[in-house]
Amino acid sequence: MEKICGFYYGRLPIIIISDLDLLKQIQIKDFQKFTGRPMLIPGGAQPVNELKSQLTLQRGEHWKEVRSLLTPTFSSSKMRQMTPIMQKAIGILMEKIDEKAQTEEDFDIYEMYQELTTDVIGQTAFGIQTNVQQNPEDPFLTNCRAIFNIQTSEFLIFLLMCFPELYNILYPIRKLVDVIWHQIFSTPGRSLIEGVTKVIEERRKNPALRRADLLQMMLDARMAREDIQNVTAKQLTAGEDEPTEDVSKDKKYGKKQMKFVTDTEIKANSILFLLAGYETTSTALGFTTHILVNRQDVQERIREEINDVLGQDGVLDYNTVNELRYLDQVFSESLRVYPPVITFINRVADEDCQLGDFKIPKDTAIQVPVWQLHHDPEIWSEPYEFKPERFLPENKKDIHPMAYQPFGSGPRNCIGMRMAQLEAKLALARILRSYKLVPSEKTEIGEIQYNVKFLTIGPVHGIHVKVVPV
Ligand code: HEM
Repeated sequence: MEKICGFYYGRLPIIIISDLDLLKQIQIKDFQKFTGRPMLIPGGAQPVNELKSQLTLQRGEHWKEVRSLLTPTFSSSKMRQMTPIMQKAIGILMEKIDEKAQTEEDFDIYEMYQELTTDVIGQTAFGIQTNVQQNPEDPFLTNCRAIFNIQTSEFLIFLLMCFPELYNILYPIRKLVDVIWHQIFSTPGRSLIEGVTKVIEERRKNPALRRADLLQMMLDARMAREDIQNVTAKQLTAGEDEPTEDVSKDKKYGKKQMKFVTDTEIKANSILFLLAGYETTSTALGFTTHILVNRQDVQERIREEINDVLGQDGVLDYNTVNELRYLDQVFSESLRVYPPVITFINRVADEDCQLGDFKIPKDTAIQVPVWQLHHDPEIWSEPYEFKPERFLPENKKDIHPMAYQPFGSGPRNCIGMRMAQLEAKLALARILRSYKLVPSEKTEIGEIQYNVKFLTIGPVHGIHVKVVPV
């Protein structure tokens, strides 16, 4: 199989690379030469000023600065502090599942997962007491829908892709069209930004309103400018095994010049966490549930493990969920078979560079073909078979780190990885401790039909199950 090929997206050259050594060079060893992500929609999807400060749109030193400030927000200790918010939201999910158990009816658990992850992001990143799970009219949900349904002039985007030299003329026109459009029809993100602005002001005025959530951690984040320069690639990388040093702890900074996350950056990144964290986590939960409903033996083993670790009365919390090794293997394997994010692992060359035998010109986009890597028979035996034992410690050590990338790789990997893993495993463990997930007439047996969205994949028909108390 060819390990490198390319195509033009409009006028943007994109190279797809599946050679693991070259990927290691791009994503890890020489990551400073590939700090940006390609702008697939010229000028960005949302040319509204506040949203331009999102982490994903930054490159070079500025990206490093913001990423250095934000990475500790997702450290293990911060996730431990945030667990009660997740637990409460999962409690509501459990109440809804209880109702379905009583009526013995089939239901789409994927929809429930989407509401759960929306509540978790609303409460952690925006600091708003959302209740999307119980109230379909919750204003947070209405505003989220608006932001997911952003309309842009497709014709202008098409022209911009084909004639980048006309950017200076076409981009202001596109912005004007967007502004007028949004003035007349809707203001996506506006209400969300206003909501988070209010919470920020209230928390600054009244310290008693502080909470252990992503918003507070962004408000508290600070680092000396000179310390940011010394942040290593490892510290920037969100990882399971290497806890990032908590650089925002109460430290004595003396007269050092300090960097903070600005209010504009906080608001933009709250929106980004919503876009990046809601659909991805619910899709991962959905695909894992599809596998579980098809594999009663796997469910049974997880249940046995939960009972071994917790006994009759043990509490499922941050510590105990991390002791569930088999559940972790199942979730990891599910992300291999169905990686939810398939088109977002990408970089841009910041300068001309040499990749093996290839000269890569500055501004060339690189795409990591995660679906192909995860299903390459040269890397995985029987790649379409679900085998959690691939992630047993004695087997995991032999997996090439670049061959498994559900959360990307290197210093620009998924910053929310720990949060997603914790939320998903807590939800799955709580469900399986109380219920058997069994197929209904609508459950897809074996293969599941999925469709490809802009950045993610998702189940076409939802995930239909019935639940039976254990
Ligand atoms: C199962 C759930 C999730 C999956 C599969 C996932 C996957 C990914 C992937 C593949 C990337 C690109 C990494 C790369 O280019 O190397 C990414 C980036 C990112 N993710 Fe996630 N993600 C998930 C959940 C979350 C959550 C919960 C959040 C935040 C609350 C989040 C925030 C981000 C951000 C901000 C980036 C961009 C990082 C940067 O550009 O520096 N993700 N994610």
